Amino acid sequence: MKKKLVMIGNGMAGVSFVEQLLKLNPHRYDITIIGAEPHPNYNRIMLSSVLAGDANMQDIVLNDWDWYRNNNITLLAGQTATAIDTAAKTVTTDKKEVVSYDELVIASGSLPFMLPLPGADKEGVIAFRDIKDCETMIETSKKYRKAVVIGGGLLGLEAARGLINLNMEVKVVHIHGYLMERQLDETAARMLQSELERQGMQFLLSKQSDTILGKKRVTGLSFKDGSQVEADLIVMAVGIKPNVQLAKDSGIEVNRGIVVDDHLQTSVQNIYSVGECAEHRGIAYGLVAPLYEQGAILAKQLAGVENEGYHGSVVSTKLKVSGVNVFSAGRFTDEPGTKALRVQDDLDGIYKKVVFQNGKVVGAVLFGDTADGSRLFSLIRKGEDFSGREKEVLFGPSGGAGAVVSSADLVADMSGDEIVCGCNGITKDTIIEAITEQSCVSVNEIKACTKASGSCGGCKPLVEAILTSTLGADNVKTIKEGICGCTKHSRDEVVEAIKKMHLTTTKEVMHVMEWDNPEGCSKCRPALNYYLGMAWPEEHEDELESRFVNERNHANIQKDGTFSVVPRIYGGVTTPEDLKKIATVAEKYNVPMVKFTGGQRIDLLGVKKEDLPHMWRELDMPSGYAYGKALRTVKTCVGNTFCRFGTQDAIKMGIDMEKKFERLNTPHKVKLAVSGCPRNCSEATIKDLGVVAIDGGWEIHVGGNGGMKLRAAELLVKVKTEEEVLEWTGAYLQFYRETANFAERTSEWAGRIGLGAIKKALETKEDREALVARIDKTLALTKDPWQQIVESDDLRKAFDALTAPASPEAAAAGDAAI
Ligand SMILES: Cc1cc2nc3c(=O)[nH]c(=O)nc-3n(C[C@H](O)[C@H](O)[C@H](O)COP(=O)(O)OP(=O)(O)OC[C@H]3O[C@@H](n4cnc5c(N)ncnc54)[C@H](O)[C@@H]3O)c2cc1C
Ligand SMILES: NC(=O)c1ccc[n+]([C@@H]2O[C@H](COP(=O)([O-])OP(=O)(O)OC[C@H]3O[C@@H](n4cnc5c(N)ncnc54)[C@H](O)[C@@H]3O)[C@@H](O)[C@H]2O)c1
Ligand code: SF4
Ligand code: FES
Repeated sequence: MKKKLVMIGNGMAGVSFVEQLLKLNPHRYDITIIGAEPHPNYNRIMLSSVLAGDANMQDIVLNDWDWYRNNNITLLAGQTATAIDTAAKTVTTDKKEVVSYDELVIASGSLPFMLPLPGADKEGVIAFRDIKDCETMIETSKKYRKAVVIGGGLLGLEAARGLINLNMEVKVVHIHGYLMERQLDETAARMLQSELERQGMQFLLSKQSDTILGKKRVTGLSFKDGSQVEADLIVMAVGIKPNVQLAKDSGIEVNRGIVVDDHLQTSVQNIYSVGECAEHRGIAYGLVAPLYEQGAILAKQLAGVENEGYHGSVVSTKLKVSGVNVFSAGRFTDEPGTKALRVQDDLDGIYKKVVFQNGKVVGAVLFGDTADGSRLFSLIRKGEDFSGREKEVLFGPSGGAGAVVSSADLVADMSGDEIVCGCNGITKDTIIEAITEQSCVSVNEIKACTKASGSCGGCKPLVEAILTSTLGADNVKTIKEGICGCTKHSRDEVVEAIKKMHLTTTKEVMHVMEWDNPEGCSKCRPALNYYLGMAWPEEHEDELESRFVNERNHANIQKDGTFSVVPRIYGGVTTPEDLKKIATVAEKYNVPMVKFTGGQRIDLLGVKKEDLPHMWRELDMPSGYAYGKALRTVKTCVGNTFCRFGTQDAIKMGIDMEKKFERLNTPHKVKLAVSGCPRNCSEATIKDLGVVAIDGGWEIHVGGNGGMKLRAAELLVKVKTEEEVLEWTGAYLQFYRETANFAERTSEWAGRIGLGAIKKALETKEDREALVARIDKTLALTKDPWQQIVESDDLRKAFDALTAPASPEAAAAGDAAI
């Protein structure tokens, strides 16, 4: 005779526990699940995506009706458990069913906290917790315009974003002075607020709601300070409270949640609790990852498998609002005894804060760039001691190598049963199984098989790393993501179509590939223009109108609407003649500033657009392409020509490289450097490609970046001769041109595909020569843009006709309008 297992609650935590139990011991119990909602188990997290229009109700079903049938589970859907008789070991439902149990699990989740405001019972006042709430919002948006969301936490902001997508005007009322104070510090919260305001959200901060106005249906909300706002819909998202009433009425010990021990056992024998309703060591969690961890332990417990018990969880969160990257984990506030490392970049809207206690990472907040989220979370969980080298956590060893632990290292360190995708409770083993047994070769396929990465998306880098480590980089299909909102086609599909169908214009690509937006946008048009030029250097005519404003003008627009002129100075070596020319032109055209750049050349700043062609004619020097996604500079040290430490001629090497690769269009800007000895005075190891002389040869380092996302280059190869340096450089640059996404720096690309893949692609001389042949073909066709404009009346007229944007803002708006 099988034992009877009854579970109250058919939600995410409970059903995940049952799934684990069935894996461990499928025949041990007759299982009955009582679920108040009339649905099979669904992904509550994804309700935000449904509301935002990114998923539909079918997409979010986790276990369909068949799953219950196939596993012989009796599901009492649409029934609420109303009483537990702990002596008779029975549960009674509102439909008067009485179910007896040997083991009972209470997984009743939480209830949304509804502010007890006068008028809170009016029509149009709802929470955001289940399918019904979601449907109500969608229906309301068809008739009404004005929505007010009370609560500027995770749920409130995701609700607000969804309502904006439903064309509602949304005001978020928040009691605190800044948003998401439970997850963010003030700096990150302010950055988040401006981004969300840009998306159309309005905020009323430090506001205490007082009364909900209206007769039968809500018409507004008034505040304690006397002000009020209009509202056709009010969504309360002010937190949750564990759903404990039934347990309490049945004599089970309840505090904030149902009190459980390390084996998820309540105060009553044979009754367990899991999920948001449970309180373990004083904590009732409100995110799924810890609930899945609880479920895994409870499954072992009830399957009779020895287990270590549940010891609590560290949590991390990610806001699911498209276009916003926010991550928070652990103890992120400044408390006595903690020290924080902060990086803030207002230009790119990036903020990173890592909190340490006794040298260990205990919390983190990231805004704008959340790529380090998984790594930081892992460091918090592992508790590794960084005493004295805390900065390595953000800047890497030697202060420049990027994050200390790569995603690859991280997954290599994970045990098979460790959860990789917190939102869906998917372990590393399950992902490996999907790859090896279900032949998944892309993150999207893994998502379809396992749901990993399908909710908040935060685990994508880890899933990708598991995929790469299991299959090898060459066998991984890159993630299929539309290159922009105008199309569902991924970068790879677009490039393949361009090559296979011999497409040569952006219009043709958009037409043949059925772009949703036939005009394209500022994201896809420059990308297509680049891919076309890369694939068909001879046939494709560069489409100036698809280029960014600086590239259209062949000059960088400055803060005040003027431009800059940067002639090429090969390897940073100039001559008195060139200097005289530059001085003469600078004087003649009243150039307000003449400045040396970080790339060892001279920048003439503050130039009027109409002077540009005259200045370039009189300079008679090649363009330095300081404005383009192209080869920028080759920085050199003096090498053995003058330096007593130098082992090789760094200057000649640098000049030869710059002369060979100048004018080359690349997915993003490319900077090179050459150092004459390992002292590396030209900082070659933070360049897209850096060459460092060693005794009897050269080292070639690749994928470095000295800018915002600091990354040390990795050693690609050691070679003996200058010819070999040029061959490897050409092959590497062409491989980057052919495989990177448009606007992806080599550092991001190399980090994404891995050094191993690059080495492999360049391994044989035959492969390198083929790549070099292709880059040479492209290089042979390049022409200096200023020389052309100066020499051709038509081009000169076309340049004159380009209206100069009045300011960088206007320039950006111009780019948006491409
Ligand atoms: C819109 C939204 C977005 C979210 N996004 C995220 C996110 O991105 N990341 C994250 O980690 N978490 C997120 N959460 C929180 C997450 O959904 C919850 O932590 C999780 O669903 C809790 O699981 P649970 O099984 O404990 O409770 P629930 O999923 O609430 O399941 C409990 C079930 O029990 C039923 N029940 C209750 N009492 C009874 C009874 N007496 N008889 C029968 N049935 C009963 C309820 O109807 C419910 O179906 C989000 C929540 C919402 C609402
Ligand atoms: N992306 C995610 O991880 C995600 C998304 C949605 C929901 N959730 C989870 O769902 C649960 C519910 O989310 P939540 O955002 O409601 O909870 P929360 O407790 O995280 O945030 C509630 C917010 O409401 C504010 N608030 C409280 N009283 C208020 C009042 N009277 N007026 C205005 N603001 C008030 C609080 O200051 C707080 O910031 C949480 O457990 C949350 O973690 C997670
Ligand atoms: S890198 Fe070496 S060769 Fe070049 S300047 Fe520095 S010390 Fe001299
Ligand atoms: S952790 Fe959110 S989707 Fe995987």
